Amino acid sequence: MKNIVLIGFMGTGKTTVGRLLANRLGRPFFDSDKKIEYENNLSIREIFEVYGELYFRQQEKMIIAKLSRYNNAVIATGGGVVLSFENMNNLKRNGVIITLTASVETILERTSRRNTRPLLDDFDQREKIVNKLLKERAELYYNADYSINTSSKSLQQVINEIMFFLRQGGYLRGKR
Ligand SMILES: Nc1ncnc2c1ncn2[C@@H]1O[C@H](COP(=O)(O)OP(=O)(O)O)[C@@H](O)[C@H]1O
Ligand SMILES: O=C(O)C1=C[C@@H](OP(=O)(O)O)[C@@H](O)[C@H](O)C1
Ligand SMILES: [Mg+2]
Repeated sequence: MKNIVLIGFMGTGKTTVGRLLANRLGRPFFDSDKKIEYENNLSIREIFEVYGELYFRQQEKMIIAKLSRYNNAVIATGGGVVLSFENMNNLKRNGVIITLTASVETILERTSRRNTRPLLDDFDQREKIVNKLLKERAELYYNADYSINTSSKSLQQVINEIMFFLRQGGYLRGKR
């Protein structure tokens, strides 16, 4: 069975939704950021600080290539995964790609809960940075089989919508 892959901007809910969806489906769950942290024995923040973003992107590429060889898994990616064609080609080969989106307001609210995202460190400039990155990436997030706007939707609603899409598309082979 194909992997279910969540892509989308920071704060759209990939990590949280991915874990819940995997539980619901009884499938293994992988978060590429968590894998990178585990393999480097450093947090994402530390990796950015010590080695820089380029190194992080290289690590991300390696992990995505590995995860793409799995079957039947739910995979949550980091928001920048779309910046590499190689990543997207790997993920698409054996995965159904679902984009989560959210309004700028929602993104700012959700990403301010925990300060784990080095790209959004400059508190006074956060809105500007989010808008700039969204502009650069918006088109790349269209590269998916399905897309859900998660603003003002509960986690349960998002999961239900994904389940509906997966059933309709025959991605679950009749399983709940
Ligand atoms: N639909 C939602 N409704 C309310 N809160 C949400 C929703 N989706 C995600 N969140 C919350 O937003 C924050 C960021 O979610 P996260 O899963 O880390 O996003 P991502 O992995 O896409 O950056 C978390 O605190 C999470 O609980
Ligand atoms: O958008 C990005 O470039 C990033 C998103 C983060 O993941 P989330 O989208 O899960 O926050 C994480 O991979 C890193 O901080 C870079
Ligand atoms: Mg995440």
